[in-house]
Amino acid sequence: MTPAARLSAAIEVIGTILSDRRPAADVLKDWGRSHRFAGSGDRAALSSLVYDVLRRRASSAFIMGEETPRALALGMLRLGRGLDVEAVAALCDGSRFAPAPLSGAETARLTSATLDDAPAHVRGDYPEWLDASLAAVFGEERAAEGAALAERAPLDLRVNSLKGAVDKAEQQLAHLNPVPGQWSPLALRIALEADGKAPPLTAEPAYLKGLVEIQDEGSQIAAILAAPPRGGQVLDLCAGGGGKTLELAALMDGAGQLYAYDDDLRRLAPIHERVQRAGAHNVQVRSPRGKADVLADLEGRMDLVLVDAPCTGTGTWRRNPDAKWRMRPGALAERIKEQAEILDNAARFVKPGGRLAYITCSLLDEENVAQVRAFTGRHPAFRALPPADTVLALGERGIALREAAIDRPEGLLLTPRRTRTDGFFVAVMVRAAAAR
Ligand SMILES: C[S@@+](CC[C@H](N)C(=O)[O-])C[C@H]1O[C@@H](n2cnc3c(N)ncnc32)[C@H](O)[C@@H]1O
Repeated sequence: MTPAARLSAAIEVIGTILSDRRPAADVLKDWGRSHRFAGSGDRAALSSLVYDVLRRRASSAFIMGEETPRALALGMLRLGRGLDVEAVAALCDGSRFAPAPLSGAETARLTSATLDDAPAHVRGDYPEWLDASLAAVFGEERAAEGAALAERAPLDLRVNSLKGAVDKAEQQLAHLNPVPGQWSPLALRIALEADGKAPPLTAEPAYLKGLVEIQDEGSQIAAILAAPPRGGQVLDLCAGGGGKTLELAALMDGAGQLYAYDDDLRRLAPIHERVQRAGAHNVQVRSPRGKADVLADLEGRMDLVLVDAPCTGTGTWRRNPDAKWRMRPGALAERIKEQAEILDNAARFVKPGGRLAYITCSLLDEENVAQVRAFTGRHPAFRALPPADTVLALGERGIALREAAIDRPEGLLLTPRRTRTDGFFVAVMVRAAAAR
């Protein structure tokens, strides 16, 4: 397919996403099935165009003065890909399979429209209903934070220290030009190709042998700040597919006992194979079994309980731009309720003097600071550790991290704009030691 034909296809796919209100991934999959002639390069380029349009949906509509699929695509080429009006016109030449030529109005807008007078939610490309929540966290910087969330995310790897050192992984992946992470001593970052495509990392021997995992640097930092004690007893209560479980196991040097649980059996399923691949021998997976309390024997025994809570995922919009427009106020309310329930459940496993780490990939105070305050209000035996203490788990880098991030008494907030990671909130609470 020519670049112009790919653009036409992107306009068509965006049209279906908007009219049918369907997830972008599903619509792209359907398009692939009904256009068998398209090769993998075409499909990758198409999906990159579509996701880039979704990243900048509000700002593209603003500069083009309308929200048609075509306007969104043209606006994105200008704002997201930096094409000038001549370059856009060259793609829209009206030839077979190409979009129709630019109208006079489109040419004028692509030439001179700006975002100068746009409201924050447009400059920041996020849903208007979230403006008050984001203003509460970022104030006047909310548009800039939103704009950073509209960029593409790099590919971050975590080196599995159970299998080898960072320099070994760097050597094995030298052809991908990995760069050490800014904060996590375990991180390697790989830049995406110009069209947003990531290299096929999961086919690399280093990945197949468990030397590296795909994990955003913010997620890596969250587990490091939780500081799992080597030789200790740790419960990963919302383990999902095990991203943080594997890191905790490595941070514990394979010593002590790490229990991994998730109340969704299907989400937990990949963990078994991943634990094998990573060589994490101290992990014991506890699968839910109906109404049975499969964690009852862990009550009051854990040095650390990690709650990587279900959340709105507002901090990961770079990776899932479709999600920001699909999110609804009802979903936020539901997540807030779940988080409080999970925290209350987590408390029972923490031994006196033990710690409870609460992590979200959300930017919203409602899910972060307010949850910690409400929890410590309900459970006076717990108090939040100041981030000045928790960042020490990262040594010198921790001090710089705290300066870059948003530092609140309840926890630390990382954002793409501030720390060049996904958005993550990390709070560590300690349970008072038992009275003598
Ligand atoms: C953010 S995801 C976890 C991601 C995972 N820790 C990782 O690093 O790959 C949140 C998880 O919480 C789980 N969850 C939701 N409600 C739960 C509950 N009441 N108890 C335990 N897990 C729950 C979800 O199934 C989901 O897998």
